[in-house]
Amino acid sequence: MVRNIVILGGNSHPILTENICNILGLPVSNRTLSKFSVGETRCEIKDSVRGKDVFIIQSGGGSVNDHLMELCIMISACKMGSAKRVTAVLPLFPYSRQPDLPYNKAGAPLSKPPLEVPKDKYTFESVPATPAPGIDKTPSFNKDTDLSRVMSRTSLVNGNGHGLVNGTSRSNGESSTTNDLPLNPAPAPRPGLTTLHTQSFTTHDLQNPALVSTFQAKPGYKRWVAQAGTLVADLLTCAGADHVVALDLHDPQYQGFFDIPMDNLYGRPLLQRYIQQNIPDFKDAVIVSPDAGGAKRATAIADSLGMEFALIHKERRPTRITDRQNATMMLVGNVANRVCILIDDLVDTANTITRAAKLLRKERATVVYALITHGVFSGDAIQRINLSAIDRIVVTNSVPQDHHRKVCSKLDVLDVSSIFAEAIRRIHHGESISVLFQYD
Ligand SMILES: O=P(O)(O)OC[C@H]1O[C@H](OP(=O)(O)OP(=O)(O)O)[C@H](O)[C@@H]1O
Repeated sequence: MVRNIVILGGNSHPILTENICNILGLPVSNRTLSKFSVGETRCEIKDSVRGKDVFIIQSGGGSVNDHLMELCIMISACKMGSAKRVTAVLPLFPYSRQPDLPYNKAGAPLSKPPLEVPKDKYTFESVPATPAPGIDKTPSFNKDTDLSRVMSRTSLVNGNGHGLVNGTSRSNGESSTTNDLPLNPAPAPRPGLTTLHTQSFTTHDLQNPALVSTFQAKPGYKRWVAQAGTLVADLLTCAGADHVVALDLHDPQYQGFFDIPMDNLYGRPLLQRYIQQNIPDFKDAVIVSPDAGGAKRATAIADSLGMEFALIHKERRPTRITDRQNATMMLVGNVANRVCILIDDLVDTANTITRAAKLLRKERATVVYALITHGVFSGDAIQRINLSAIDRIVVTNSVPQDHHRKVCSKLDVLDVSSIFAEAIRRIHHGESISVLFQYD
């Protein structure tokens, strides 16, 4: 029996809120969320929250900024209404994954609507392009003329805002020598902004055309990208959240950004079950992580199911293209004549998994599955997946999937409502939620 509890939902994912409430045997509490004509969010909590344990379900994705503001205002409204405790439940946590590379001045391409591209003209390139610095190739490098140009464009600072002119901050950890003098003085740190690269350049480095061309920015690229993770954590806390629950954070260390309890639930049991129940002879398949960042997540599944593992090293910066590389990806492991199961936390533009699938097929994989926790599918992602080498893609409904399901015949959706319902029930009763982290 769940008592003294109020479940509210924002506008991001009403179906999930309803499903969670159905499992808990509770009604979705009444609220009004609308907008004033100026565009500001208007929130009215219509049920009493006085002395209650309040859970507010709001996911990322879609109109993510509006949803975040809605969530903050709802939390604040409940606190002002004397709620005993407010827990923010964010199935997809917004702003927890921010690229550390520059975006085009026009802003992130992810918010743009899908472009209609005739099938025969389709390429695997992201449309609009996936942001990455220095895509332009430098045909030849003239030390005298190009050096100053490069130096003026590569004004980099480290995470503390100090200049990266110190040899000790080189990526290989070597100190600079007299003939390897550091260049360009450190620009002053800008408040609220963090750095893009933690690599220093010396005269020696700049004589290497390959290295220099890597860091030549396209005109119109900005060199500074704010990382909003801490700000979002602080916003939720300042709004009055007492507890935060999320699913498969892109980076589990993000929990440390909070000074209130933060539970990071796992989608892994759902993905594992899908493999066991839907992939014939799954023990002979290979689990593949499409980038090094997700290797831990993927190896955990491979180990638990007693399967083999392969890794794709994804390099968003241009690298040399060899036979074993798919432009910016390199496979470590053998997948020839095997079924491959790509595991990742997030599919956004779908560049990563479609490129990974293409590489796996090139390496003679027979079937390619992609199992991903959060199916954001920004821009033309669905179109890209439809035309890709992926045979089956499986995501959870941490963000709404109804539309995606209609336009992507390769898509299967796993329901996460029972995970959240159980977490809410346990948090409310003060029970341990560690059982939710057990898989086998
Ligand atoms: O669908 P896409 O637009 O390609 O984005 C999805 C990829 O982005 C994230 O990793 P990221 O590139 O941020 O690298 P990281 O794991 O090293 O942080 C995520 O883990 C996916 O691999």
